[in-house]
Amino acid sequence: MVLLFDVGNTHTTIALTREGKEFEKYRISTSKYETEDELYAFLKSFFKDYVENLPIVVSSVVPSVNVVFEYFAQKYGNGEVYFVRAQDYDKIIWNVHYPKEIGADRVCDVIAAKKDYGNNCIVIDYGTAITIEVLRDGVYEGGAIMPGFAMMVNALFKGTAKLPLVELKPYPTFIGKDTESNIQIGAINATIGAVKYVIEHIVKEFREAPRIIHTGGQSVFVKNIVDGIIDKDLTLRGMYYFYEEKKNTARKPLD
Ligand SMILES: Nc1ncnc2c1ncn2[C@@H]1O[C@H](COP(=O)(O)OP(=O)(O)O)[C@@H](O)[C@H]1O
Ligand SMILES: CC(C)(COP(=O)(O)O)[C@@H](O)C(=O)NCCC(=O)O
Ligand SMILES: [K+]
Repeated sequence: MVLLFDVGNTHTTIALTREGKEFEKYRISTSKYETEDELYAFLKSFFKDYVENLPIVVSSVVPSVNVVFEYFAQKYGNGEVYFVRAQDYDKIIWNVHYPKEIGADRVCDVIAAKKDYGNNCIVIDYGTAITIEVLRDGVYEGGAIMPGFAMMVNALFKGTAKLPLVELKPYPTFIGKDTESNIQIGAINATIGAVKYVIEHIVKEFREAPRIIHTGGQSVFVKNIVDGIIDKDLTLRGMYYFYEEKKNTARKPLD
């Protein structure tokens, strides 16, 4: 059994898995824990199974909480903590200027896409930010980062006197008749359009048609709107594959 912690800027997904196929998972706000004991309290309230003395894998794009997992591994784990980093995964060529810069969530998405969908994929992950990954002939070529749907709505709310925060959902038509629908069209429909635009241009760089995979907390927004498949557990599987590659090479926490 392995404990996975997918730490995003909005949510941390905690998952227990045996072989990286099935995941018992829970989602908490990343802002809700600052110590290993607080984190452990969440796990004890969620999992019925024994979650102590396990190796832990962390995909974190929030450096300030990384130390919590070091302490967690020491106090509640088996002492093994694996932080996902591109530079530690040499089964993929990271053909970008600075592989160390790539967000761990993006690394996980690429690892899982290659293993589960092949060498030619475009992965879009809809979270706080929307990330786009390009895997061509088995090589990671880079991608794009866009504001997420909530960030777009928040920007209008924070940047204006009168615009409200609206419910995050695409609007069924494209001519809004009230402020809420105007914002949903401009912040959500238009962001989906931007994703489609970037994908169109990336596809032209491929010789053969790439697989298109959508993942992340808000991937449901593009269902039946953008070509491709929705795979909600892609990041978690990427974390597990990273662990399979690196297990038994963990350094002791706080070394
Ligand atoms: N069970 C859920 N509870 C709350 N929000 C959810 C849930 N499932 C998906 N979401 C959506 O996922 C978003 C967070 O997506 P996520 O990919 O976890 O972001 P990040 O990785 O940037 O933290 C939330 O803002 C919400 O819109
Ligand atoms: C782009 C991201 C903020 C997305 O994170 P998330 O939306 O999951 O919170 C994250 O992948 C990140 O911090 N990346 C580092 C910069 C880069 O990947 O080039
Ligand atoms: K993400």
